[in-house]
Amino acid sequence: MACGALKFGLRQNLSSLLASKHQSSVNKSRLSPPLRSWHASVLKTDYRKVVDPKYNKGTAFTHKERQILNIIGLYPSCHRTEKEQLFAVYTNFKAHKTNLGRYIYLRALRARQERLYYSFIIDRIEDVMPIIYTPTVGIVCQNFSHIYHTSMGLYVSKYDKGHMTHVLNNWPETDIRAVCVTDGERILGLGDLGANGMGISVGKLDLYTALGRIPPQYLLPVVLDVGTNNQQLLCDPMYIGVREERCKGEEYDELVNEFMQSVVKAFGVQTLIHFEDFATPNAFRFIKKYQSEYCYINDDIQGTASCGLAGFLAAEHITKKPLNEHVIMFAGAGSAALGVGNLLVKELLSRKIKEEDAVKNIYFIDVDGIVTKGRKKFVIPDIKRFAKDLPPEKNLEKLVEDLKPSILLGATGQGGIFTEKILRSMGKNHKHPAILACSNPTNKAECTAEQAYNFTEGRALYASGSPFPPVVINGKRLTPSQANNAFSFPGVALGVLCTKPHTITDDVFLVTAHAIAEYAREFAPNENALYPPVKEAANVAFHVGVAVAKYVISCGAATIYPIPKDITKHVKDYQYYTDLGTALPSVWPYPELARLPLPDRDEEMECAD
Ligand SMILES: NC(=O)c1ccc[n+]([C@@H]2O[C@H](COP(=O)([O-])OP(=O)(O)OC[C@H]3O[C@@H](n4cnc5c(N)ncnc54)[C@H](O)[C@@H]3O)[C@@H](O)[C@H]2O)c1
Ligand SMILES: O=C(O)C[C@H](O)C(=O)O
Ligand SMILES: [Mg+2]
Repeated sequence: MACGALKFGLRQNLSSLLASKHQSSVNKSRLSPPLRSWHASVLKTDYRKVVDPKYNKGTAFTHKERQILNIIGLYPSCHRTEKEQLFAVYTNFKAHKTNLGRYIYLRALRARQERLYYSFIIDRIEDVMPIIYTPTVGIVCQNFSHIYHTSMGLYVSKYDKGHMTHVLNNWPETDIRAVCVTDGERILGLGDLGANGMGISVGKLDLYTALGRIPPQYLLPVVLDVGTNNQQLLCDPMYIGVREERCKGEEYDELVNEFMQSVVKAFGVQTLIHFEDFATPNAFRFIKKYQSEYCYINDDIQGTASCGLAGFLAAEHITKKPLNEHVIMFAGAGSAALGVGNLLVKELLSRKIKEEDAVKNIYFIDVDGIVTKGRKKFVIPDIKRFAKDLPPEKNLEKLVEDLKPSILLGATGQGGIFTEKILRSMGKNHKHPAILACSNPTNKAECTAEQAYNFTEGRALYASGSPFPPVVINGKRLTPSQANNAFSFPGVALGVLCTKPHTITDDVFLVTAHAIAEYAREFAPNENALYPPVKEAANVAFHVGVAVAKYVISCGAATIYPIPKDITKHVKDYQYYTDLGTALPSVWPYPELARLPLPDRDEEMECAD
């Protein structure tokens, strides 16, 4: 009933929006026949350009443009402005009742009309981010082979060993400036999804454009397909990837190495190479191996680190208690948690706090319990600095009760492990306990927003990796924040692409953390919010982009000449605008329309004869 009314409302709005224009455009089209004899050779190629998603304007082609491009009849006779098109897209988007249906609809739009697609996600980021990104992208990856209909990115497989450069050069765009690659081994908290991980590379790069406003033609999503150990996929006749067990050891490392070298050969040394959702031991190994040789980031470690630290800086600001006086507990000791922990120590060291004091109040708990000095084996050697002289203990509830953390960050991929007892204990011991349930997608969150607020009488400073709706407690509406690296990587990429450093240091992520926290404090102040709202995410990315660009330039790592005097303007000028009217001449998609003088009315009638 409500849904029907909504639909009716939308339709009514749309029709009144279109009514007057539509009428005049129909009348005009009757008066102006096609320009049959006009520049026939140009016209032949135009149709291919018109259906190229990069150029296609669909019903936004004016009648005059349709005449010149000889495409009258290929679209219905109405003319829609971009605003009207966006409205129509929104109506269609809402008409799909499942999130997977909405995703598929948006992919089809992207394959038809790229600018309209990006305009839409920019315009409706709060509605669309949960579809093209977590949580829906998780379902997308789980079903990717079944919904596959177009490549969406480049698949480089183990069979391409020895000629990966050639494969990369097969991508139709030549000016590639950033590559997001996954080998699909740890997709969100969903495990090994093999080549189905393409959805993640695509989703991350979509946010480069939607939030960082980085032109999409510079971006290349990649799956490095080295096989999968997911038995369900190996048995699935529709699986799109290499149907073999994962390569490992030397063979795997050689493939990754060849991939890195091939990117540089194909696209240049300053190509940003973004690693996403690699399994944790590999992720840490590759940072060590590639960080000082390539323009390289690992988002799950470094992007998450800056986002996590930004949340901690906000907690410090809200609780008015210095970070080193907080007791900070990490549940999980993988890419995400350890990344945040290491950057937190870097932050504390920068405040002239000694290493032993910096790590004193930071506890790590993994699947085997609290990380202690007595451990025989450390899965990731970096974790050793946090090991404590304590007896082994596996019970998280007991650890929280005994150690009384004021900040608790979960990145375990284990939904619901922050139990009522844990949350009540946090609420009992602290006025404003910070609780970050970072695991994705939604069903992997360590606790929901509702649980965190309910069991702390609404006092928790809560944030989660995937979005949760607002909660009403005692008549007060509490809006949870999203603690997701989407607040960092689009801005980092923007700052990096604008300044072209050869390598990216950890300091860039410290700068990023401060830029996010600063944005939250100064431009989106909200009493108890650890992060700015998602609707501000593009502004956050710009703020981060400018901060990163300034930092890269200030430390002499930029390789652009001349060094811009106005860095903010320099970053802004780099960005992508979907409004064709304001597009730069170099990206104006219909040079014919600019080159050929539009015929005046008499000439037009003459040509038509
Ligand atoms: N919000 C974000 O921006 C963001 C960023 C990166 C990762 N993540 C999410 O974080 C999760 C973990 O990612 P990762 O790359 O660190 O994975 P990972 O596999 O490297 O780490 C998981 C860690 O959790 C530990 N663990 C498992 N069960 C546990 C339990 N019951 N109690 C305590 N510890 C337990 C494991 O021992 C391991 O240390 C995933 O769900 C991922 O989607 C979120
Ligand atoms: O993809 C996300 O939403 C965040 C993060 O990179 C993850 O792996 O969970
Ligand atoms: Mg990730």
